Amino acid sequence: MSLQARKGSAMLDVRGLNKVYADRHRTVEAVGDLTFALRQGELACLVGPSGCGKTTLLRCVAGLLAPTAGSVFLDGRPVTGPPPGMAVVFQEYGRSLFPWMTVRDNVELPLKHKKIAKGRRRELVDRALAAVGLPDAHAAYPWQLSGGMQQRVAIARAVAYEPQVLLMDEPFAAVDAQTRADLEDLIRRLWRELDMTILFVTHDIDEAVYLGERVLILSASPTRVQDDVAIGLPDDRDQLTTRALPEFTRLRTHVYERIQAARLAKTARG
Ligand SMILES: Nc1ncnc2c1ncn2[C@@H]1O[C@H](COP(=O)(O)OP(=O)(O)OP(=O)(O)O)[C@@H](O)[C@H]1O
Repeated sequence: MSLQARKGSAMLDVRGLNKVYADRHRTVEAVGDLTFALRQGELACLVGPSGCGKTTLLRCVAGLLAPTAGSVFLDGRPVTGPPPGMAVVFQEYGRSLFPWMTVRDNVELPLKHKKIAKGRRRELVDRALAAVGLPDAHAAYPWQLSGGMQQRVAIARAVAYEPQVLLMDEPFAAVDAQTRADLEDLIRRLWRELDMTILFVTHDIDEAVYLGERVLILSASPTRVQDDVAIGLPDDRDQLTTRALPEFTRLRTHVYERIQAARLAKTARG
């Protein structure tokens, strides 16, 4: 199917997802009933109150955790385990890179699992490291790099894999504000250049509005989609001018109010 024809169809389709954690001592319904779809090439952010089930949802979407009910489809195919078309970037870059491997080996490892030929692997790794602004870091070890640089390596590893869908679970929560702003711009640039579909989970309302074309607001646990807000900001975003726009302020206020409403509803329910 041509890219144009696929633009309208769902790349990621989450239907009636439900996840209950149960053991002998307690039962927690983390994800209530979740349905949403992302078109090919869309960048959507997911925000919700603390503990509402964002990580659980992302792990189900990534095929790392089996849902109790419902289904996830990647490009029309059901997800029953980690699919080759998905890559995930986690918050804890320190634990996601192998310290005994160089940057190049870390980025290359998933490509070996994908059985990509050596020459092509080298090309993909070089291109990904250049894209994240680390063209000369291939021989370094992760522990020789700053936190922000390590997260760039984790992003390079995901991007080199050429995923159809990139899932990101609060990837910038552990870096300083300036690095975070740089990494946000990096994600928007890579998204536009590489035409990926991205689902980006964050606590940070400003970050969700700045990054997304859409912000999905989750209710408190057991979570469901409470709101789906279209972000009509200009495509060319800039940390200073975009965040100073009246429309940016309006959107962040709206998202904030909806999250507060979700939290209060939870408190009222007890
Ligand atoms: N392995 C598990 N076993 C039992 N309960 C769990 C497990 N993982 C998460 N939970 C529960 O599921 C609910 C949702 O947790 P989850 O980590 O998915 O939320 P979150 O929105 O990502 O949290 P945060 O905002 O703090 O990052 C919580 O009540 C949590 O205690």
